[in-house]
Amino acid sequence: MSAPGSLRFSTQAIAITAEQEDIQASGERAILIEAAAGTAKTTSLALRICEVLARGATPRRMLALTFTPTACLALRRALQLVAGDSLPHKQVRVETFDSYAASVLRQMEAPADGDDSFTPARLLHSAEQARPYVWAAVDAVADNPQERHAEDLSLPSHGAESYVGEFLRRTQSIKGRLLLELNPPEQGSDSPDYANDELGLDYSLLRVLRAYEHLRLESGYEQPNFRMPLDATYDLARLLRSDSIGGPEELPLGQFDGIFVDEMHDCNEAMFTLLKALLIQPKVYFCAVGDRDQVIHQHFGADARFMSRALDAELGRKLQRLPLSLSFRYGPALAGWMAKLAGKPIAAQKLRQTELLAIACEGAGQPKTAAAVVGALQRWRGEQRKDDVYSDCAVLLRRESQSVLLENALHAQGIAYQCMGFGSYLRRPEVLFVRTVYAIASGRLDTLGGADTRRLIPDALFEMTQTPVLKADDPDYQSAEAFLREARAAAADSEQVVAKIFNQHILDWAPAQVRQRLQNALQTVQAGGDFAAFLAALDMARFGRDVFVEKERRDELRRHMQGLLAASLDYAGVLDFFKSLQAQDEAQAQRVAGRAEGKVRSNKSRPTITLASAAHVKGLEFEHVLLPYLAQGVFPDVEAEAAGEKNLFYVAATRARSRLTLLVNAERPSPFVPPALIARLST
Ligand SMILES: Nc1ncnc2c1ncn2[C@@H]1O[C@H](COP(=O)(O)OP(=O)(O)OP(=O)(O)O)[C@@H](O)[C@H]1O
Repeated sequence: MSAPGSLRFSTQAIAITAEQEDIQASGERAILIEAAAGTAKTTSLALRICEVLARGATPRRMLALTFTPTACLALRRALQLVAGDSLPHKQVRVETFDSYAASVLRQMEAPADGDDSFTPARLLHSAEQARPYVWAAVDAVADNPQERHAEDLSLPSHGAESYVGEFLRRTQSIKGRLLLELNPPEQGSDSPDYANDELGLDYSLLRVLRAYEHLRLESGYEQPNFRMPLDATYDLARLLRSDSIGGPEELPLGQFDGIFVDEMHDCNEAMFTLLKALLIQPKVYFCAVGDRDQVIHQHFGADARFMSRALDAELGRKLQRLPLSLSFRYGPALAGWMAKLAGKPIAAQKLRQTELLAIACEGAGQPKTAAAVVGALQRWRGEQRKDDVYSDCAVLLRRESQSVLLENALHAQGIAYQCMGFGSYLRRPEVLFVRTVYAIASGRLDTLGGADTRRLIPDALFEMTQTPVLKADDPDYQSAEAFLREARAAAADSEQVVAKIFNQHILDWAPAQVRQRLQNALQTVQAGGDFAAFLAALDMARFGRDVFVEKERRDELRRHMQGLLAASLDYAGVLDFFKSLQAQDEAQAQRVAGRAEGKVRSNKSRPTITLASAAHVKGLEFEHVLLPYLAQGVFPDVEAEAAGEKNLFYVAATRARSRLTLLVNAERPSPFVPPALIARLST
């Protein structure tokens, strides 16, 4: 491009700064911007994309890559903000690395004309779906007569509780780092020494991983049996590293004139391998932005090395490094605190102010955190004096399960909320399951929820009870999916269908010990037992162990049950609570129907608060951010790696524009909260 001062693209939306102009107009082909949160990295990347477009680039030959769908959303919003309808920016491909990799692999996997035997890779979305493959891999290792180090193997006994979750978690990082591909042993020479010394891995884990990958890729990279999220990135990176291809040109990677990366700090070795292949043509424009203090995906192998000086050598390009010095999002007080936390200079626009409030919770005479959150939101609403204020508020959580009591409190006050990055606990399968069984046991089908909730119930019933969806020889349905599709639609239409599925299908075909517990629970209610007795008869902890493979997920189930019990105390009983949820469903359905018929003037939905895990809002911002449960041991989480926790807190706090409210456990405050704020704690 040409020298600064000769911009082809200009925006009316913001007055761009000299630093932004330098980025937009730079004559260099490869640029890297490392700057703090809120300093306009994404906006400046959007300006650069628009400048390249304004100079005549074909939008479809521009590819912008990120790690998460939220980061894609943030970049799309920034493009829309700066360009509006003045450029065809919607045709620019904005994708996650994984969806881009999947699209390349799909082209390679497409069947030859007339090949009827082709079955596309099964896409797995949860650890539960991967469970049979993991155990098959363990069996394959145990039964391998050619194993040369059998005495060094320590394999889990079949069904061992935490094995599958732990295996999948650890292998994500091995794959993200391409650990096996970067340190390949001689063919067939896996050994305990190689595993320990070269890879830093346990030998048994290495052997099971090899067996699992063999199951996944039996017929070669081109025809995998199944893929988990991020496996597409891994498979494509592995292919690019292998000797089986002469070079990246042999793969259908696409022809691009511009490659742009937002949140470069999330890059891992597998993503970097793709990036390098895309940048093989020296003429391709490249611009990447990131902030190494926002690395929160270490468990996928994210590596700040890809932001460092070493990147030039690794890419074989001289990168121009350009600064962005001031936060546009938050003011000097928050910038000062974040600078101390991150240990680097962070400055902010002087005119911008972000109010820092700290509220004491959970101690004697202090409110519970959930009540304090509701109070802080209501106060904000009172101060703003306009209707739509809640849509710009976000409550950011260290972990999703913290939503339970907050959801109860918001629901009780009639404050609408939306969950981002996770589903409301009230729609999780275990909650829908107990709600359904309790409604049936009590003869109160009217508490099952509106059509949208009832549509989810058949899947929840089958998943939780591990009941086969089809009898092997059922002539009416071609597949379990076809049956479920029909069941969902019928359940949405009528609550009687839900009862029928439960009585005629689940109670008949569930595994014997599940049927027994269901019968116990039904009898408990018929004998006058309350909701707590009903849950005890069901033995929900056992459902957790049988259904979910990750410890975290089982703990979550326990908290969800506690949440239901707590909510039931605020109402005359849990059925009243369920009934109130039903009323909310119906009100929402009416609003949607009213909008469809044009009866509601605004096309905005009812303003809702965003409830999100902090990790899911990276790249976004809100006028008012609330951070609850700031307690020692909770945030930072004692079991998590310290640097990742600090980065996560930095990400969460820097989402705020006008106000950041901290809900602090006054007796055990989080060490992230500075002493000056603790001294000013209010109730
Ligand atoms: N020149 C400008 N004038 C005013 N506001 C601006 C300008 N440039 C960007 N902004 C605004 O600053 C805010 C932060 O920008 P942006 O989201 O691009 O920051 P970021 O560095 O990508 O943040 P993060 O690291 O948190 O993802 C946004 O509201 C954006 O619209």
